[in-house]
This record gives sequence, structure tokens and C-alpha cells, in this order.
Amino acid sequence: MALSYESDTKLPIKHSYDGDYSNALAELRSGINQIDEQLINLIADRFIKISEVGDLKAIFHLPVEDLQREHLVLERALAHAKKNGLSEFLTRDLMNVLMKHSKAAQAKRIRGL
Ligand SMILES: O=C(O)C(=O)C[C@]1(C(=O)O)C=C[C@@H](O)C=C1
Repeated sequence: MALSYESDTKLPIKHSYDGDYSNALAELRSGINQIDEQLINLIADRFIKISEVGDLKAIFHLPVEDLQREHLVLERALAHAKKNGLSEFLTRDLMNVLMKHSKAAQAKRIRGL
């Protein structure tokens, strides 16, 4: 569903809902649900790779944390986010949370070997 916007204020045009916004809201929320599923799938795929990297680190006795790589990961994500108009704060928070959990998962896996 595409919303229409007032050209001067950029606010959504209210009358295009015929006074009933609940269908529009349900449709938008269903779209959000689908995107959330895709996000979780992508994060799960990222964690499969993270486990494999963890295994290599275990074999070659490398430390779990690689701050140089983390810097690169963050820089790439920030550049991509900027191109897509996404907040720098959100991108930093998101990538830092992902990398924090990646390191915890790798450390746990290595401890369990
Ligand atoms: O690239 C690695 O070495 C990883 O283990 C992946 C990853 C990440 O989540 O992107 C996790 C931990 C490292 O400190 C750096 C990056």
C-alpha cells in the first residue's frame, strides 16, 4: 500500500483513507512483520558465518576480538546506511549489538570445544 502525502507539509493525506485508517494500519503492520522475519533470517545467516569464523579462529589460535575488522565492518555499514538515509546512531547501535553477540557466540563455542 502506498500512502499519499500533502506536497507542502509532507504529512499523509487524511481523506485518502475514507475515515477508516485501521485497514491501512493493518496492512502496514503486516509489511513490518514480513520485514522483521527477513531481518531475523538474515541475522541467523550472519550467525552461521560467525560460527564458521569462530571455528577458524579456534583452529589457528586467533583471538575472538578483531578490533581492526570491527572498525571496517562499522565503516562499511555506516557508508551503506548513509546511502539509504538510515540514522548513523541506529546503524552504530545495531552493528555494535551484532558484533557484541558475535563475539559472545564465538567465545562460547570455543570454550565448548
Ligand atoms: O570478522 C571476524 O573476525 C568476526 O569474527 C566477525 C565479527 C563481526 O561480528 O563482524 C565479530 C568479531 C570480531 O571482533 C570482528 C568481526
